[in-house]
Amino acid sequence: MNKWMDISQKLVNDMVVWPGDTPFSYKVSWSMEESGSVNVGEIKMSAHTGTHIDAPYHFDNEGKRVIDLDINLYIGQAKVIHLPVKNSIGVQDLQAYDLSGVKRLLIYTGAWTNRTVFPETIPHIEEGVGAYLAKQGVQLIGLDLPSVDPVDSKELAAHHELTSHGLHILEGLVLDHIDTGDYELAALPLALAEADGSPVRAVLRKI
Ligand SMILES: N[C@@H](CC(=O)c1ccccc1NC=O)C(=O)O
Ligand SMILES: [Zn+2]
Ligand SMILES: [Zn+2]
Repeated sequence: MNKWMDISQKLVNDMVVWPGDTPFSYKVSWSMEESGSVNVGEIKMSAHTGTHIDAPYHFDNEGKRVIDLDINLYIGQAKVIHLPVKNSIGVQDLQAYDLSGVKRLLIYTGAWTNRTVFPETIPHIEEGVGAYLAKQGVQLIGLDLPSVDPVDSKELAAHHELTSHGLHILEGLVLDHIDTGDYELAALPLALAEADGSPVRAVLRKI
């Protein structure tokens, strides 16, 4: 049996987050000495820290919250493809791959190598990709980037287009050590009732 491999960013104090967003912090808020029995930790973070999923409510006030998302999409067979050194990812790039029967697609871009700084530019998902992937049966798209849109985008066109075609978004993966191929994925969001996103522990196992 192949081993599970971690494809998650480590959550550590002062890690890189979206510019202006809540910094990640973990601290022991009630120590062993204070409580007499246990250390109790407190975590403060944005829902879009590190490796995480987006709920449609992130970019649509009427959109689904994390708890409304189908957990079945975040566990199961996934294909990893490599699309390095691109300014953007379009239908043409994806046409090079046989995606028939692929429900979960993870894309390695390698564009965010130095994770100690937030990237100035990233490859974004082009218009038309949502429709194309949905036609192939893809329901989850994951990338090694902090967003599927350009970092300065306010319209979030790719987020909207992917969602309108039933695609679920997984961001901030670490895929540097992952070859192209077919895997089992598990990247479950927390059972957050109201949230617009959720951190996940994303793992892959070669089939
Ligand atoms: N769309 C990005 C996050 C994002 O856009 C963002 C996250 C935190 C604070 C501000 C953000 N965007 C502001 O324009 C994401 O899905 O993670
Ligand atoms: Zn996000
Ligand atoms: Zn996003």
